[in-house]
Amino acid sequence: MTAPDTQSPAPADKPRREPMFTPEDKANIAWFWRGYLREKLPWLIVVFGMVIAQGFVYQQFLRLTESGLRVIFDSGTLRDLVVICAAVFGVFAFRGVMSYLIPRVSVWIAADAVAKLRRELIHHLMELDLAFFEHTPPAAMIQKLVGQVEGLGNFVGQTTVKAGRDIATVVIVSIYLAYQQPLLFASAAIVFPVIILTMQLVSRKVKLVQAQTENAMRDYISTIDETMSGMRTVKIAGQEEVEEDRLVKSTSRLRRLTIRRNAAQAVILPCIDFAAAFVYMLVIGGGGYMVISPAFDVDGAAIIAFLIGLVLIFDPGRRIAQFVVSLQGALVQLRLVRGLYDERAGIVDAPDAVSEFDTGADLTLDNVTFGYEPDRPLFRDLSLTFGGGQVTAIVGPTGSGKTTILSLLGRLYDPIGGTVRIGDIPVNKIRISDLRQAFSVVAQDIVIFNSSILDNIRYVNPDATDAEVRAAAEAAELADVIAERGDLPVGPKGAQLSGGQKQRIAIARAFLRDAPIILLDEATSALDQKTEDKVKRALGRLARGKTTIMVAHRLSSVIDADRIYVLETGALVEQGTHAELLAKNGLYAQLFDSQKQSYGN
Ligand SMILES: Nc1ncnc2c1ncn2[C@@H]1O[C@H](COP(=O)(O)OP(=O)(O)OP(=O)(O)O)[C@@H](O)[C@H]1O
Repeated sequence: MTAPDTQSPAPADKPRREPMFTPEDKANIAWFWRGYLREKLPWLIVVFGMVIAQGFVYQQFLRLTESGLRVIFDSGTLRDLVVICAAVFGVFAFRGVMSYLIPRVSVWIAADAVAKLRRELIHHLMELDLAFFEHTPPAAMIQKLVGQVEGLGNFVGQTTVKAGRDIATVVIVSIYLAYQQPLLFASAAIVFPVIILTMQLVSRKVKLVQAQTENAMRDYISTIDETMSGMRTVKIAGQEEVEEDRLVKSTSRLRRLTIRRNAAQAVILPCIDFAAAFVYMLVIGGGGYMVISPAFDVDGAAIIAFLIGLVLIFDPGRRIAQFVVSLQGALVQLRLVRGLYDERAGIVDAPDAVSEFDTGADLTLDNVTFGYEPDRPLFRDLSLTFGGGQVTAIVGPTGSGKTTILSLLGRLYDPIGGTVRIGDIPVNKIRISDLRQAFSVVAQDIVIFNSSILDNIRYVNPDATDAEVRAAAEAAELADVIAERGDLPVGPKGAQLSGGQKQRIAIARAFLRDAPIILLDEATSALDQKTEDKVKRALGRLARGKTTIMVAHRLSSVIDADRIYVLETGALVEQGTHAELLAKNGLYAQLFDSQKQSYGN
């Protein structure tokens, strides 16, 4: 039942020597390409074409500059100069138009890819088992769906495209320069290995720090989430300083990592600048010598144009180097996002699952063995039957496994051994959606959304009419509260409601859903006696002719049940009607007596 712990440090937390692109990185890039970009191939080709065209602008500029210099030095005509100036303006105007079109198309492609990725991640999340969510902090999901996916989108739509333009410029201008001045270009090229080596070293470091930053960010969001949702406890317990301290520590960790990342990246630009200085020196010295020396047929205009070409290369070269480094960060994000697909749902429809089953039949646990941790079973060979159309209660000390039984019936978990059945059909042979459709559940953990009470009730049956929703609210004794609050939202997680009001919303949902099997887990525990009596009468009407299973601590709630099961640490210790169990004078009778004394029942 354990889902992999996504809190554990990512493998990249450990320093490791790896190439700039590991096989995993390559597989992840291929996955992203196949799933989210390939379908836009025609548009990507358009972007690619525009990027290449932009790259040619600088090459044309160089050619025109060289010609312009010759016009000036070799006293050409004014007309020649005007033509060259107009051509220079033309090529840069073209570059400007491309600069508008390329991001328009590329951001659209990336936004589509991000939206598709988000849709698929959300769909995948919804399919995962409850156990996964019990082991994964919401912050990890928020971070994936919000930050990491967005980061990937920006990287693909903007950073990569800009880098594509820069790469095209560098390659095209380099080829042009190499063609024009092979000797000078070959001598300048000796700096390339140094730049590549530096980038490799920096990339490794950046990848490592990025993985740690993602973990730190997840912890930071987690801390905010815990603090904000537990603010009532924080205030009452006077723990504001402790929480502030926790948050500040998280931000300090992020700050340290940001500085470390920047320190690693900071080496790149000086390295390129040194390389540039070396190459400029070489070209001015070597190129100057070539102009002066009669041994070479090179003029000043050619050397100046070559120098300008180098300037044109080094600027995008700096940006490409930064791109390669930020690519490492994006690869970490890609790995983390894709990692969600490694999580697989265990509770899925069987290939031969049926939709039809007798919802009024007995529900049975047959020799069920189950534990949240497989090596620590809570139930061993537990057998229980809940009569169809009858009311069955499960009682017992806290932690004895009462709620877990309800979860097994609704197939929120699968047993390790034994079978859970409805009639003759094992629940794992029924389509999950049809199975769960058969249940109305009033659980202990009630999910309330920040909308009106009526909308909260409608959540279980969005197609219900207003009259039906109001009737459910009335049955759950909520009419007064609705009259008072109107359509006001109830605050995040229902923060503006009392515990009893939230519980009545859950009960109203059960009324509205009106399913054939009713599971009540401490359904009325937060209600005062008078309201509880009224709600119970309404629940009694709702339950008529339906299978009802109720979990209750207050034993006065279960005395009318057709059958009562008494559990203790996962084992069935007694069963019978209220009268039979009192007569047995066992655990139930003891619990009942002690409650009678404390409640005066
Ligand atoms: N999601 C979970 N993951 C791991 N252990 C769990 C989980 N839910 C419950 N447990 C453990 O399983 C045992 C049975 O829990 P369960 O909620 O079924 O008891 P219960 O009888 O309903 O308790 P209570 O009366 O307090 O509601 C407890 O020891 C509990 O700590």
